[in-house]
Amino acid sequence: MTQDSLIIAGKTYSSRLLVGSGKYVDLAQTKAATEASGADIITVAIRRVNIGQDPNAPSLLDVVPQSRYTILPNTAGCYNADDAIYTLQLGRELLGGQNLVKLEVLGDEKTLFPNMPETLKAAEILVKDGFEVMVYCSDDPIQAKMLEDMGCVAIMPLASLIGSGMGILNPWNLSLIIEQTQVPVIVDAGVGTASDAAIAMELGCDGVLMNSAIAHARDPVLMAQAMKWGVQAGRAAHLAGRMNKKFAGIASSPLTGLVV
Ligand SMILES: CC(=O)[C@@H](O)[C@H](O)COP(=O)(O)O
Repeated sequence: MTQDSLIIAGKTYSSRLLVGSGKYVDLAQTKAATEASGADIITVAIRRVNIGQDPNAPSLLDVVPQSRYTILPNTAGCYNADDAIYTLQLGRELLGGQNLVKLEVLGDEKTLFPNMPETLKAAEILVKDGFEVMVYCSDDPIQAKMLEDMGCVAIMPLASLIGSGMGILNPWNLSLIIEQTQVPVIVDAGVGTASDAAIAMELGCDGVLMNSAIAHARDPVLMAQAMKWGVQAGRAAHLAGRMNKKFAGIASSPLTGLVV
């Protein structure tokens, strides 16, 4: 395959798999799984993970260094625009002025579904403040378009509920979003196993972001590797173009030049 990189806000990444940094048993496992995933972008919940907020505690950056990875601060645990904006301002400060962030404003603790009115409100303010906003959103194409028009640098519809591992519940909506969107579309949340990641990429997503499927696998390091391959296989299949489906049996061997 020729060079096929993911470009977000003008920066090129070789991996189309983005991973979370939560839910691992310890930092050693975080490091091993992150390395096995081959991901370049690692997202960090600023409210939950230490990247310098507590200078006396171990930092994620000790095992996932900024010299190797793009650390993507996210607003996990925020339920309104004000909290999300404040959290990302803190993230920008902790990461030396980095503007690339992941916005997620959640609706409730039961579903962790995006609160779209608050997401739209926060995105508008953050973009005006110079942030490059990758935005977790519902798979509603109308609201996804609003976020793109506002200037978000990546649209990140959920495949299914965060942490559910249910896979892609509505490929049709994802396809509508992919078709209309000029910035990268990255499925975020709900991926359960490598075939889910491959399907997202076959649909034409530009990338996949996940956490639980890797961290909660029996062997997180092996699953991280499987996810890397799933994303690569799905991307290659998307670029190759699948054959048309036919409701008929069609022989694989040639029909001409028969011996008998
Ligand atoms: C890590 C992150 O940013 C979240 O949006 C979320 O945790 C990803 O979802 P899964 O845990 O379902 O992969």
